[in-house]
Amino acid sequence: MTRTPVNVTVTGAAGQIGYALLFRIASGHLLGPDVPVNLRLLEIPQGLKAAEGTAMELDDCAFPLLRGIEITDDANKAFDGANVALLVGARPRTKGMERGDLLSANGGIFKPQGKAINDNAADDIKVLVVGNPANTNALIAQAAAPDVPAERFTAMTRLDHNRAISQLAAKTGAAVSDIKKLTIWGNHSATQYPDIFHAEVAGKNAAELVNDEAWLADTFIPTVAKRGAAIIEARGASSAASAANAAIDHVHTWVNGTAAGDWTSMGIPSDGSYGVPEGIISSFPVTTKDGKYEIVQGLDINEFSRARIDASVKELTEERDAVRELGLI
Ligand SMILES: NC(=O)C1=CN([C@@H]2O[C@H](COP(=O)(O)OP(=O)(O)OC[C@H]3O[C@@H](n4cnc5c(N)ncnc54)[C@H](O)[C@@H]3O)[C@@H](O)[C@H]2O)C=CC1
Ligand SMILES: O=C([O-])CC(=O)C(=O)O
Repeated sequence: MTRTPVNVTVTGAAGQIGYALLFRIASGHLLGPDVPVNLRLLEIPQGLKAAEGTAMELDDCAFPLLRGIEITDDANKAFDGANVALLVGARPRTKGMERGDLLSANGGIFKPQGKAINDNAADDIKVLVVGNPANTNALIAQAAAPDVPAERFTAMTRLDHNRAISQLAAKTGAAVSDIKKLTIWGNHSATQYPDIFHAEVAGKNAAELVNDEAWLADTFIPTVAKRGAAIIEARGASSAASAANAAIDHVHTWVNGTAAGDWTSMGIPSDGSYGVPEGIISSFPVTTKDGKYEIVQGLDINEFSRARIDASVKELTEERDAVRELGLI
């Protein structure tokens, strides 16, 4: 039986993450090896020509699962019938720009895109916001889409999750596949909290195995939280292939489920769990099944973790208040 193609919309398609992302979507890594896709690429007018070049390359790969590519600068067209939307295009922070300016510039992108999703997307739309500040951009888009269930708007902290797994594997000499139940809490920013207190390394509790709170506080957490800046410093450009890989992982896990005995991290609208104010888009430990996610409940949060979760959540509530004042939500 031939399956109906899934419509996947990617914004900022001509950017560096877009270039690393589109080929993997088209080859089946986003949704699965038997799921055909239609790609819809949204760009600003100046980005259309480069997006067309990428589309030519996609054609040249002759991907069996790729059923069509449409390129547009019209958000209503780009999200028409979209089942999955990857919101990558954003306004980067430039020199001298205050946080308020950045939030306001991104409001000009994510508010209309949220409305276009509201008015045009398929009923089962799932949205992942990658463009920074990802959590608050997701909140802006969600607020502009009142007819879409709020939980369909998510923000990417999977890159942080993957970075933390890699650092913990290196520290313990374990294989990355031996690391389970790691959690990123809070914002995709330097305040995020990568939590290993419930993580397992080959079945053993990670925090007990490491048994080194100084390493945790002074090396592990800052290395993970500031990894984006370290990549920019080393590469002269921000993370692109690893960000695209994390976007693939995020959606793949959301659609296809977490493995038994493991969970992942996603930025999702808080339901008030773990004292995180309802409504803000914060990263939590989640399990996924049948295209839905659930926050892992009942974890014991020690003082070390509590202070760090609270600090990141405070930043998120401040961002929410700032975009509220700007009339963006
Ligand atoms: N959540 C996360 O873990 C990560 C987030 N990021 C963020 O992802 C975003 C994209 O990164 P790159 O691809 O490296 O940037 P880039 O600058 O290479 O590409 C961005 C693209 O978005 C397009 N764009 C701008 N406004 C648009 C709009 N209104 N509609 C459609 N397209 C639009 C631009 O023309 C450009 O082609 C940035 O905000 C970056 O900070 C990057 C790495 C990790
Ligand atoms: O800071 C950036 O633009 C890139 C980013 O989010 C990351 O690498 O985590």
